[in-house]
Amino acid sequence: MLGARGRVGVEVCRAVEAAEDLELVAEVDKDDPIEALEGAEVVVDFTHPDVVMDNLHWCITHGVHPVVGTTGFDEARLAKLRGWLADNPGVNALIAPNFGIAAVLMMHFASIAAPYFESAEIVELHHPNKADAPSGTARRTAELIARARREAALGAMPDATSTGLAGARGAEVDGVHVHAVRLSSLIAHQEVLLGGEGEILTIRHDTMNRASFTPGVLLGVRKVRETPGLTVGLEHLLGLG
Ligand SMILES: NC(=O)C1=CN([C@@H]2O[C@H](COP(=O)(O)OP(=O)(O)OC[C@H]3O[C@@H](n4cnc5c(N)ncnc54)[C@H](OP(=O)(O)O)[C@@H]3O)[C@@H](O)[C@H]2O)C=CC1
Ligand SMILES: O=C(O)C1=N[C@H](C(=O)O)C[C@H](O)C1
Repeated sequence: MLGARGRVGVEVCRAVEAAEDLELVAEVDKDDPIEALEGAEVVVDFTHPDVVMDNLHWCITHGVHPVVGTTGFDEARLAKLRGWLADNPGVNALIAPNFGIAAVLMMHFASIAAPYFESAEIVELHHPNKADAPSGTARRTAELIARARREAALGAMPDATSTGLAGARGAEVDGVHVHAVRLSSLIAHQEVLLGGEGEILTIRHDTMNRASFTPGVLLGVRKVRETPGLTVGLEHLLGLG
């Protein structure tokens, strides 16, 4: 486990130790030697967007399959990762912006609904210690909504805004506006708002504790060795991809 003393890392270590078919080889956190992971078949990474690429390079060049929850992946990073995997055949990688099963379903439902509404916006709400904004989940949801809209040949969303304060309309991801709230007491939450003719559909997901990520992580750990190449999104292991 990389990021073993982090908020999610401690939960993953607990879940692996409780699983009869898995063995926790090493718990590595900041400033611990990564070589402690040698001999592991799979490495789970919940660290920080600034360090995850170095971690992945170590894993892939040492023949270890990474299962990654850390956020911060864009197309450039994914392309680099695909190159490393091509140079190291037999090593696979799973990257999931969200390991919560309900969160994966929320994203899936949003992409199914998107073609039926002229407007779509995302509000993500997280604890104030979160490293990145917007969240990986929000970015991924926006990409899925944008893809569904393109496939349905929908045009731009209605928005007549021409003046105002910078940032008031949030960040744009693939043409979808994303608003990030950081508030004490929150964990991880998201609302997808879909607006049509006299109707609004809201799809909401709430993370109530960080143990909620562990069933998805363990599924990834069990499946990554037999899932060739790079897989982005837990939905592919749930038959939804
Ligand atoms: N995909 C998913 O389902 C989820 C993804 N996440 C993502 O996972 C990441 C971690 O989240 P969270 O657990 O809340 O963060 P935390 O900051 O609580 O945990 C990260 C841990 O990694 C440690 N760390 C930093 N650098 C290294 C390194 N080079 N090697 C090993 N360990 C290191 C940190 O140490 P230190 O504190 O000393 O810097 C810390 O203990 C974030 O990107 C977050 O967005 C979170 C929840 C679910
Ligand atoms: O940092 C977090 O806490 C979370 N990060 C992931 C993200 O950025 O989407 C998943 C979840 O939202 C919790």
